Amino acid sequence: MKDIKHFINGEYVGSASGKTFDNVNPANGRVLSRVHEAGREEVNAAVNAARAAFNGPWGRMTVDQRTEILHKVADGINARFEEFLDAECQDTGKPRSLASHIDIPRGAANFKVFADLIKNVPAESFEMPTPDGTGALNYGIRRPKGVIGVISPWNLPLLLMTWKVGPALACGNTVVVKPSEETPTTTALLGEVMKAAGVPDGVYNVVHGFGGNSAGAFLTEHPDVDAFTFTGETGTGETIMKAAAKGVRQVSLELGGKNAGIVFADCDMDKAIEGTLRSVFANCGQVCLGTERVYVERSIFDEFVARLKAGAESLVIGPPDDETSNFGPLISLKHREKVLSYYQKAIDEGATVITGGGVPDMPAELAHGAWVQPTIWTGLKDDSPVVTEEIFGPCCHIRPFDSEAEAVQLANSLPYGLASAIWTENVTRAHRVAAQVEAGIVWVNSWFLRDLRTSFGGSKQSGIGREGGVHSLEFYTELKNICIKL
Ligand SMILES: NC(=O)c1ccc[n+]([C@@H]2O[C@H](COP(=O)([O-])OP(=O)(O)OC[C@H]3O[C@@H](n4cnc5c(N)ncnc54)[C@H](O)[C@@H]3O)[C@@H](O)[C@H]2O)c1
Ligand SMILES: O=C/C=C/C=C(\O)C(=O)O
Repeated sequence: MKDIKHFINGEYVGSASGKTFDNVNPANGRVLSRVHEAGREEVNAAVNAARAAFNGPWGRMTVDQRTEILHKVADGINARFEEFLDAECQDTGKPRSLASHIDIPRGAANFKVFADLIKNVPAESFEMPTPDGTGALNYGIRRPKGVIGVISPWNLPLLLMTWKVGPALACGNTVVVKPSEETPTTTALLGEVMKAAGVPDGVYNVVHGFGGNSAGAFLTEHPDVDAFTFTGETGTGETIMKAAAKGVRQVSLELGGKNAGIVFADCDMDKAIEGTLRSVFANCGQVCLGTERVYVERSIFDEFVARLKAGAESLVIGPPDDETSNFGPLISLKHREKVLSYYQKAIDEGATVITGGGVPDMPAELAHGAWVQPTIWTGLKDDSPVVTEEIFGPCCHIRPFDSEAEAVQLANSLPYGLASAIWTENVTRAHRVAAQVEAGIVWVNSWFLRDLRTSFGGSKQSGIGREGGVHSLEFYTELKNICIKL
């Protein structure tokens, strides 16, 4: 059985405690590997290595030297594309067609984009008058923050981890990454790529383990980490924020959501159906930006529901290596329990189950996988937990609305504010509604269309701060003002 070890100071090392846990393939329930669980000892070693590399070779490199190496990291991911793809698909069960188009290419792009960006961002400067008439010049310079703790989730493991590591390293920081316990493999594999690309030892460190009372907590409690960047559940974000408060460390939090899609009668129905199908069911509904609440103008409600049902029923459920499959399992049987509890709650609360609602029949070799049916409901009250809480599964509730104002009010009615998708061909309405929806990211007539130069993050309980483009550079650097009296 393959062992997955920590990557500390350029070497793969096991845990001193000997503690390991199983990494399971959620498509068939088979154990893929044995993962070492970090104790405080390994987390200390990783943070110390990161500090030494920050004070040493990485910190002393020019921006050109650093960015050249980061381009090699991106090239290294692409050169081992199939290995990354296999690892990601086995850890998550997601279709190869999805991971080969989104997860792995974005893993490489996250290094290239930020390596290029760091070289092209101007600094601010202000001339000022002084009483003696000679004046003064203020200018800003950016310096890396230091050692960054990166804590990432399981839904898009390589993509979401490199989304943080790429800009952190481009800015000259060093990192200690704690990937999700569900999906350790690509984060571990990236250590080999880093080494081969010439990233100095200690710049990229990985410790494996769980959250509370394990590697995640040990990392956030470590006093020598300068800032934390986290993607995951809102409740975990709160815990991390508390830990980061000790020592007044900065946090960037990309958290949960309960995103609304708003479909107006003046939409292009084909586009709205195609986009909503993706936003509800892609990655088995395990995308933070995904839609779980769909509000549809009453005059097209019945047609929309019928067409979304037909689309959901045409999804091909199957394992990653089945090339026809476009719908994989959930991440784990534990997560399936949570999703199925909402499926049951919907029935208990009198929902009309338009399609799905249970577990699909799967062949014997997949019977132990975390499969669920794509599911659509109508008829629930606005305050049902199925409509107000993040399920993170392949499901949505569809509700009719009668006016634009009502649609906006419904979309804004929850404490989350990550993303929204608006479907209308009326350009004035698109601008008007997009400006009113309380969310960090609004798509009009599209979904998950990403330009990495744009801001990314959530409002309300969906997060703190923005990453993406210059916003990432802002988080991963300290801006210093230098005032020169002339
Ligand atoms: N806003 C975004 O950009 C975004 C993107 C993807 C996922 N998400 C959210 O992530 C969630 C799904 O991911 P998940 O279930 O892995 O999230 P999670 O919060 O359970 O875990 C995320 C990471 O935090 C670690 N962790 C857990 N408890 C911790 C603790 N006490 N201290 C330190 N680390 C701890 C976990 O081990 C894991 O590595 C959903 O809520 C989803 O909406 C948000
Ligand atoms: O599941 C959440 C998806 C997040 C996507 C990104 O962070 C991104 O595209 O940069």
